[in-house]
Amino acid sequence: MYRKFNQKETKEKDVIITIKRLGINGEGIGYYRKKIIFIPGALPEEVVVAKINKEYPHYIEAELVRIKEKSPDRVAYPKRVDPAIGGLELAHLSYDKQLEFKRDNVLEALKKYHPRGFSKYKVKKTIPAPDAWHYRNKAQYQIERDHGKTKLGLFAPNSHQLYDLPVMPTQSVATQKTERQIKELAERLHVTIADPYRHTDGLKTIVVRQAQATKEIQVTLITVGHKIKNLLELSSEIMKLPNVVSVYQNETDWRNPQVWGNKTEKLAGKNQIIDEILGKQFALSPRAFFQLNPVQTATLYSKALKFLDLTPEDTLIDAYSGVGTLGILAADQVKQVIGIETIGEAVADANHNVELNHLKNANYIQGSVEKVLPELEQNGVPIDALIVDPPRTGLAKRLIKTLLKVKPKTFVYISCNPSTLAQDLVLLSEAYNVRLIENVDMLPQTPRCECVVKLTLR
Ligand SMILES: C[S@@+](CC[C@H](N)C(=O)[O-])C[C@H]1O[C@@H](n2cnc3c(N)ncnc32)[C@H](O)[C@@H]1O
Repeated sequence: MYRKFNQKETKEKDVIITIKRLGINGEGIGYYRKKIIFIPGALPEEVVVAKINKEYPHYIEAELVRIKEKSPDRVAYPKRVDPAIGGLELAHLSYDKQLEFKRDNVLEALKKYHPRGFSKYKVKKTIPAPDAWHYRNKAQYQIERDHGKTKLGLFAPNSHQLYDLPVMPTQSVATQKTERQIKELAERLHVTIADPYRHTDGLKTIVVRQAQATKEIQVTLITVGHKIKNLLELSSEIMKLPNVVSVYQNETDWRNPQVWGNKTEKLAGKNQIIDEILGKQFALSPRAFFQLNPVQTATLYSKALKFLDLTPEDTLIDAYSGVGTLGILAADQVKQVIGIETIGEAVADANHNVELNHLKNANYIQGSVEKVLPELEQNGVPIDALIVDPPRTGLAKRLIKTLLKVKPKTFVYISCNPSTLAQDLVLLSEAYNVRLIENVDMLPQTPRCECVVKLTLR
């Protein structure tokens, strides 16, 4: 939480700040010489000593040095974890206050963009996760060799410094254990590790995902380049680890700023792992999106389905459908489901999942929602009910325009970003009433929110 050990003290830049509130990323916010100052790790009402790192025309970035007056909501930070690692931005705040913070984030975004009638929206209390630790079912760790020592872990935010991770307290025990076993195997088999400084080929990232219901584990080895020394031997050894049923290679290159590249190839075992939500089965390929907290996923999806108020005559559009989770869960209640998703592997998984669950009334289409939804309408498909679950960027303006024309009678918006949600509601509230917003805490210890919104035609 405090100053990084290798940073030099520059006393003259240390300032004393009273923290007023938390920012959307969980940082403490105060004021210094009439400018807003962001101090990660500081809490509201605390008086802290901070070191100014960077000053911009409208704000200042600083680092927490010492707490002079402590908040009663401060809790002990997890032991043996470097605070420089991302993903634990709220771990120093009591869990009750984390839940309040997530609700406040939604209220603040509504206040900022003020969609029609926003002050009357019912924004319910955040639903807590039954377990605020060890909930993440997928680990995506980088691997590097540094002065003859292999490091496996996460980068500090906005940095190229890799932290070797003996423990990550939000990650499930099994995924972490498998990650470290793979690291040991890679060392023992002398698998070439990619070098980010010299841009050489090799193993770069190890992804481990576990299905909660079946315990099956899928491993993806992300490599720079295709032919990596001893990768196939590594894959055979990984298959012998407990619960591992599937090993893939995903290939990237140094020009790609994303972690994942475009080519994915199976090295050993099954094509997919199978998970279960609310009694339905879902096969998952390595690239397919799946929520990270399986227990809360069931809560989130139950809310979404309840908010939809479906009837047996409805055609439901599952937009941004991933592996078809929401549409498949709703299929028994409607006449037909049409899903739309850009990633080909996820669409293939979704259609496979339709068969896996013995459904005859659901079909998933590859394409962007902005393009496919107007085409469906033009082809005379009745769009009675709609569920949208977009990425953080929210809905494209072009899509909102189509929705305001098509006007599905019942509509649920699942959002992982209150800011884009509030902006989209400004436009959608021209035709829709916002009945209810409910936050489900999918990612405890982080500032991330996930909310479900019930919209009905005016
Ligand atoms: C937040 S995930 C939701 C997935 C799914 N509803 C679930 O709960 O598992 C968003 C999904 O939208 C897909 N996606 C992103 N942009 C899209 C677009 N313009 N049109 C269709 N799908 C898109 C992503 O590939 C991803 O699978």
